Amino acid sequence: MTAVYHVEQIRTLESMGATQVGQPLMQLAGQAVADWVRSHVPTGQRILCVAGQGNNGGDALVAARLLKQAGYQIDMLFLGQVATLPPDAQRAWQDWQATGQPCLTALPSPAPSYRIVIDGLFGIGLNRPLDAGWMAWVDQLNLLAAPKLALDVPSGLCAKTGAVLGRAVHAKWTMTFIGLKPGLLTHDGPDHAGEIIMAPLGLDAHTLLAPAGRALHGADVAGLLAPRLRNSHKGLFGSVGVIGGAAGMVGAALLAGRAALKLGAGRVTLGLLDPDAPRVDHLQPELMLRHAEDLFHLAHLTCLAVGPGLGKSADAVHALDLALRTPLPLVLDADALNLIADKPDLANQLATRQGTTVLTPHPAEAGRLLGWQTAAVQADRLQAATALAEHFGADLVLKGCGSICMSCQGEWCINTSGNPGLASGGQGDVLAGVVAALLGQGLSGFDAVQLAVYLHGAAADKLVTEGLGPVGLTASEIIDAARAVLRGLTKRG
Ligand SMILES: NC(=O)C1=CN([C@@H]2O[C@H](COP(=O)(O)OP(=O)(O)OC[C@H]3O[C@@H](n4cnc5c(N)ncnc54)[C@H](OP(=O)(O)O)[C@@H]3O)[C@@H](O)[C@H]2O)[C@@H](O)CC1
Ligand SMILES: Nc1ncnc2c1ncn2[C@@H]1O[C@H](COP(=O)(O)OP(=O)(O)O)[C@@H](O)[C@H]1O
Ligand SMILES: [K+]
Repeated sequence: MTAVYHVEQIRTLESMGATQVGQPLMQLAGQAVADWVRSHVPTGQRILCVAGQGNNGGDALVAARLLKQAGYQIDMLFLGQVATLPPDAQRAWQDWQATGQPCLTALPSPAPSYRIVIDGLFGIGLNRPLDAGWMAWVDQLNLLAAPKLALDVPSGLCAKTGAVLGRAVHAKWTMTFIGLKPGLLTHDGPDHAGEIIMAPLGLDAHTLLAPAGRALHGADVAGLLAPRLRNSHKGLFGSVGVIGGAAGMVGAALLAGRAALKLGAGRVTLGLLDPDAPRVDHLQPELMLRHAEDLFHLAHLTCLAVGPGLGKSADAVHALDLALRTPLPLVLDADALNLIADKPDLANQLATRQGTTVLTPHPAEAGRLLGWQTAAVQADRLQAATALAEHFGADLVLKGCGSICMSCQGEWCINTSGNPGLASGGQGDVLAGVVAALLGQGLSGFDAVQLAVYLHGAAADKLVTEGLGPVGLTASEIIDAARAVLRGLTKRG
């Protein structure tokens, strides 16, 4: 379990920790940076250290001094005002001055060939969008060919939300202090942070403060599904129904159904809305294809996924209404969510239903459900996911880069698997089918959503590692890869 802390909690930890470790944390931060650089960059190389006007800049100043002492050529670009530096950073500036080395206020022209750039412009103190002047600095840094090591957070990235506030440094690595921040993991965070290196600064944050959330890794979901007994039968693994597949969108329901089947559901029946829908899936003849209404007459169903290719017809509304009235665990995706956003009576039914419900909105669907613009959802994904869970009392995933899994109780984690290979039509249908398969196998809503989201992303990562995609990865390919990843995550019997 990798803990994630809100920025305010990091501030609390900072004040608790200063007494615990008995040294200024900035010294430890600078030391951690210098140690990392020394183990990755040969001594004597030229390094650019950039410091801004807060304690993030102080970290860079400490690191610069230690690296200078260790024999590196350091260009120290200081973009703060000495008079207004916070006390620890002020001390770091004085210590740098004592080395007799200059502080640059502009990049040398032409820019030297640096081995690495250390970015200490802004950290968790960034509190508003960068103005044109600061954006120009970030642009200049990004234009340098050298890889960037961001301190704590890539400058310009909001540590809370992962939104770029005007412009942000594209780091190859981010050394983050004390604990992970949500913004490193979701939205624009992963693209800007690169590889994350944790520097706890001698603090055992966990023992000081309960984290707000977690980063979701394979280890967190390994073993959620128990190994199957030899004396098993299909009735033990759920009978999943998928409702959707209106005219022109039958494929969406097929994808969800195939995913449910290959991720272990005992039986899968599709309830298709298209009156001319095929009666058999020739690629996956194990699937049972029926009309949507028929599903409500099947006594054996243990779980329903509603939405893939559902459309918004009167028949779709009727089917959704019936589904919400069943006590079955439900997965609601795509147009099921859009209909709920449109129709207050359906929304009310959802908010008051007793059974397990898992919502799988992408940001636009989440925005419709909340009455927010999509951009507002993306501007604070964690807040949007929290608001959805509170409003509907459902477990959910807010999809996209760094998908947020949120329980109906407000427990959350941010997924670390996945890549842009998933940004293509049909991938959400597959995810809905995987969630349904796992609900059918008896997992709780929140466990099912975490395992499904992790598997879905890890399947895409597996394919990319094997040389497929990310451009052109198809949802169909993800299904088989997810099955293979699940095998590795299931407890051995
Ligand atoms: N917490 C910890 O445990 C530890 C923290 N440490 C380090 O401290 C960092 C946090 O330091 P910090 O609070 O001084 O904030 P930081 O990110 O340097 O920048 C704030 C400065 O920028 C300014 N400013 C803000 N937005 C702006 C904008 N858009 N455009 C222009 N200016 C803007 C803001 O000024 P304002 O104008 O808001 O008064 C302020 O001057 C943290 O990330 C980590 O690196 C480590 O030393 C050890 C452990
Ligand atoms: N850049 C990305 N990184 C990680 N996961 C992604 C990315 N883009 C899309 N995904 C995932 O792919 C799926 C796409 O779902 P959705 O947008 O509903 O697709 P569709 O409606 O076409 O089936 C979601 O699970 C989402 O989290
Ligand atoms: K930074």
